[in-house]
Amino acid sequence: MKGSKDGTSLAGGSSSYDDLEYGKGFGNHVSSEAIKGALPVRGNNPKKCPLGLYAEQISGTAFTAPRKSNQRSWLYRMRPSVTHEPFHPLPFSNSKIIANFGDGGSHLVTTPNQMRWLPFDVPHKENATVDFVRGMFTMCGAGAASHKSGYAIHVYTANDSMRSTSFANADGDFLVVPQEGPLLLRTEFGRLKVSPGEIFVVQRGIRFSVDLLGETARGYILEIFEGHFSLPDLGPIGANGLANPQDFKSPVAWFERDGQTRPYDVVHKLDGQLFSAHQDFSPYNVVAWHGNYAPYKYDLADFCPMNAVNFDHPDPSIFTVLTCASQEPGTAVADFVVFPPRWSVAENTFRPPYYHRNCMSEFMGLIHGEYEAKKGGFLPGGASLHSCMSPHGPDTTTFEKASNQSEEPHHIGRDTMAFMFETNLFPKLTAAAMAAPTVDRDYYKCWVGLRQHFVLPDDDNKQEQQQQQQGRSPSRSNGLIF
Ligand SMILES: O=C(O)Cc1cc(O)ccc1O
Ligand SMILES: [Fe+2]
Repeated sequence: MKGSKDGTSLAGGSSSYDDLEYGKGFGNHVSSEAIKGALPVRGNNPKKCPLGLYAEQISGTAFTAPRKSNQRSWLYRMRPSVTHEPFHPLPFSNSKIIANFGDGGSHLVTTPNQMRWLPFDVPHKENATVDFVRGMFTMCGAGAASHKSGYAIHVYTANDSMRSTSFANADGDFLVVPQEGPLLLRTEFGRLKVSPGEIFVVQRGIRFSVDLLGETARGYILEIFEGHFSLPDLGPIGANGLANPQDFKSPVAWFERDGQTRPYDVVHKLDGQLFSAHQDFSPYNVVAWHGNYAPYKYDLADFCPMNAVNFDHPDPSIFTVLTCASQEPGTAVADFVVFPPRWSVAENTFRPPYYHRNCMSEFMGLIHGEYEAKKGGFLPGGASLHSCMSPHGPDTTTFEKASNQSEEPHHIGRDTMAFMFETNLFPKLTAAAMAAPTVDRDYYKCWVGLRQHFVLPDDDNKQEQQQQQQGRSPSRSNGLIF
């Protein structure tokens, strides 16, 4: 695979970065050179690397992980990552970003109430300058990064590029869902342009900078403290469909032309704390790399949905894009599920999502358009959380409309993209989430209008009236009157 040494080092200007090259495929072993001949001809760490480069390995799994799950890459760079001044803690980190949900600290809350947030505000630049890292706050999560178990869900709002700040997360992998504002990602592996409607994954330890290609940016992050994302099994669906492997794109090798003299602050997240170290050169100094541990992006428009073509509403697992598997077969630490534009054709079927209580917990967000089960209130840039076993489903308007709908096929909307982070582990909400000014305290009202349509059959009606006249109240069991 080719690489690029185009030296443009900051986002902005006239470039839309639409011409960036990508490698295609999911989980491949890739070789990429920004300068031909930069990769060693044999082996990973020759006595002297080509072009005077340093060899450096980044491991995404234990050295001894089974071959089918082993992930690592070799980077050939101008100077190794170890050349930096000591790390010092960044003060703003403690309260907003959380990576330990285990010990009940940090004012964490579990609630059976259905939660909803209106869109999160992006601060005005005049009030506060926030980049991707400074504008990130944790909504909820479970487990602990230090135990390598569980996950965290964050929201980011930004009005500034990271410029000469680089970020690496030692705690877990980030799956980022931009909702507003196209982004240019500079990473050690090369660059990715990611617009709302696309998602990207940056794995543990990989250094990257997020630059804004618009004025502001907002989005959602699913961080997994254990394992990595994989494509779900397809079972009887066969070899194709849902997210196809060929549609995932990873960067090609690229380095910053002015990188040798460009100072950087490297922000490092470890156990939820942010540390910063200064260095007098760019971390984007990788001339070539090879391996299977590299960031990637995916356009949700490439998702090929499967659905019912005769009757009934299948479970939303049919829309799983990526999964982080747990030890229990078929049960995810976290799934990333989308609700893409599609035809709804099932006959004699209540077509929107059914009413349900799920043993898994469901955090949802909306990228654009409207969501099938909630036409108002659940808005782009907002969120909802239905913790395990908390009842939820379509609002009153949706129910009344869909249960009287014609049998004709209808398109649920060309402009819609909702998503769900579904998890087996109880989400504990942070103070930032509970105290957010955008909490929708009236959310429960969207269901209170659901009327009882059931009427007692005639005989039972008479019996009940008689009993009422005699001053006795009927005892009920399973809807029957005795
Ligand atoms: O709650 C939700 O809106 C998500 C969801 C969608 C669906 O089609 C079926 C079940 C489900 O949890
Ligand atoms: Fe649900």
